[in-house]
Amino acid sequence: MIEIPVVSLAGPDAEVAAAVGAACTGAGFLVVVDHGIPAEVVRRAFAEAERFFALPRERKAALADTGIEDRGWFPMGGQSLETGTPPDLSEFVMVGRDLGPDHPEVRAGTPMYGPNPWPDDLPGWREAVEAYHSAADDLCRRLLGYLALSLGLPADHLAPFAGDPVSTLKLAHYVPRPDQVAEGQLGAGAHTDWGAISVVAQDGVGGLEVLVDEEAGTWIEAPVVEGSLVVNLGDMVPRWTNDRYVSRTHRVRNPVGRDRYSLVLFFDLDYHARIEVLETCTGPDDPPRYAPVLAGEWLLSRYRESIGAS
Ligand SMILES: O=C(O)CCC(=O)C(=O)O
Ligand SMILES: [Fe+2]
Repeated sequence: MIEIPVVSLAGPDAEVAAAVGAACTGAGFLVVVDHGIPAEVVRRAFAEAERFFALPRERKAALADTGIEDRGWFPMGGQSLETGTPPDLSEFVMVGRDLGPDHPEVRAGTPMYGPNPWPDDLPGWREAVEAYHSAADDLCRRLLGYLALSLGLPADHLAPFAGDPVSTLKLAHYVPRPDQVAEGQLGAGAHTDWGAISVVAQDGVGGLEVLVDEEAGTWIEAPVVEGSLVVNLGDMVPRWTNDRYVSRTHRVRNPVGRDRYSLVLFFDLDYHARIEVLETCTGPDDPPRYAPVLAGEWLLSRYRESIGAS
């Protein structure tokens, strides 16, 4: 039976990398502790997320329609992470790297690069959100190093894929489960993540479930561990590793009688990063199973599908 291990990031690199690699071949999910993000940084980001979601709808709407795809406030009903199911029972804000008009990708009109809308009436909001985003980004860079080491590559081997990445922080609010829900309607419908690494800070409520056996339909809940972060792999990683490491389907159940909040960092590599099998993950007996893709094109097509725009 596949389990989601708790991994401390405090040990020597080789040991941590081995533990991370083992989790990546099994659950594709791990719970990390000793991750180095100060508890106060996490606490403040949660507090600011709650403060935003408590605003009246018309004030939240100031962050909608940003002109950049996968950015800003998405009211409940805007997305189905499982294609073809009723809309997810959650609202969220997608915060990207805040890039001005002179940034080369912004100038080139590359999708998903550009400035964020910031609420102008919540002092401290931007600072708290950016502090968490930046800390979680750093953690993802460290995790990329562990992934590389665990695959027999130099620690910095994957860094060039994330020189100027699409990295989006999702502040999510799941409402209490309504009495009446449609068949298959969840807080986040069953999906895989679209990028490389996702880091999830969940509150104490639980409800994040992982499909560990597709044939048997077995879901297990990601353990709720005080001060931990859940890490999971997105679709780029099986492509790099020829399925040695897995991007598992997961979902979020709405809690009964209370709200749930989470902070999800999608570390999605450079738009133009070409993703193909790494040299240590293929050989004469194990030819590449995937055609190369551009990370950003994959991401955008999955995003558009989720909002019914493709
Ligand atoms: O809120 C969570 O715990 C995870 C949400 C998720 O899987 C996603 O947004 O991709
Ligand atoms: Fe996800």
